[in-house]
Amino acid sequence: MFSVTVYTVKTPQVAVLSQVDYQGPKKKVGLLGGTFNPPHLGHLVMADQVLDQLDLDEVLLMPDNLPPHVDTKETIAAKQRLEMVKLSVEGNPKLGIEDIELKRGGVSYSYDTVKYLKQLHPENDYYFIIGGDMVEYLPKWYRIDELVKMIQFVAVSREGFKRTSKYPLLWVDVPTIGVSSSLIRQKVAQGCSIKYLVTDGVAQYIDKEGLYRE
Ligand SMILES: Nc1ncnc2c1ncn2[C@@H]1O[C@H](COP(=O)(O)OP(=O)(O)OP(=O)(O)O)[C@@H](O)[C@H]1O
Ligand SMILES: O=C(O)c1ccc[n+]([C@@H]2O[C@H](COP(=O)([O-])O)[C@@H](O)[C@H]2O)c1
Repeated sequence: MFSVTVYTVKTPQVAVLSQVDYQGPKKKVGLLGGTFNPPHLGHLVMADQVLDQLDLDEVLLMPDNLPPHVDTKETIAAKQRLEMVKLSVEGNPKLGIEDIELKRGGVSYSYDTVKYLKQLHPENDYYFIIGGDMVEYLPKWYRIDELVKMIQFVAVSREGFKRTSKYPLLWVDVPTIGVSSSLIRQKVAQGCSIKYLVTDGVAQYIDKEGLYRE
């Protein structure tokens, strides 16, 4: 059983639980971290396919605050990315949002996030979902050797990227979707259609907010 949990925030980054003793059935929760600038059909298909193929209870899309790698993407306000993620998962009770990285602020190291979430939700078994293009960068992730022992990584095959890694990944085959956030930004900037590449709600939001126009 889950006895009383008291946690105190030690630093803004990491909370420390004084007591974790959960022995009940665990919920299988996928975490799909990303910048979601903007979220697109590729994200939704991968979330749904992993959910189904690994029989997860839910998948949470988790917008990062500042992505850790040096390649800083042209960014928009976190509030706008969050709003578009909300619009994307609307209507699917098995998809949700984890906004912990936005609340924490700063650089979104997955190690800090996973450590915190596991302490906060001992009733969950987490799966960290990444695209096949991310796999080759895993060795550069902050405290990756510890992180891979803390959470099961799930890699989704992505066209043009190797399916090998020195880390214990679960690979899930997903129909190849050649959509990326950069492609969406580029199409909007060129005045091209993004219909069916993002949800209708996201397309309307991009239009209403005037995002990605040159
Ligand atoms: N079409 C896709 N197929 C498989 N994985 C994807 C796809 N698009 C994104 N991903 C994965 O989803 C996660 C979040 O991606 P992110 O929000 O950075 O979107 P992106 O489309 O890769 O963005 P950008 O084009 O700006 O680099 C990453 O692990 C990424 O590899
Ligand atoms: O912790 C790290 O060192 C690390 C390095 C690169 C990426 N990540 C996480 O991987 C997820 C996808 O990243 P991105 O850049 O494709 O949006 C997102 O949740 C990032 O926080 C994490």
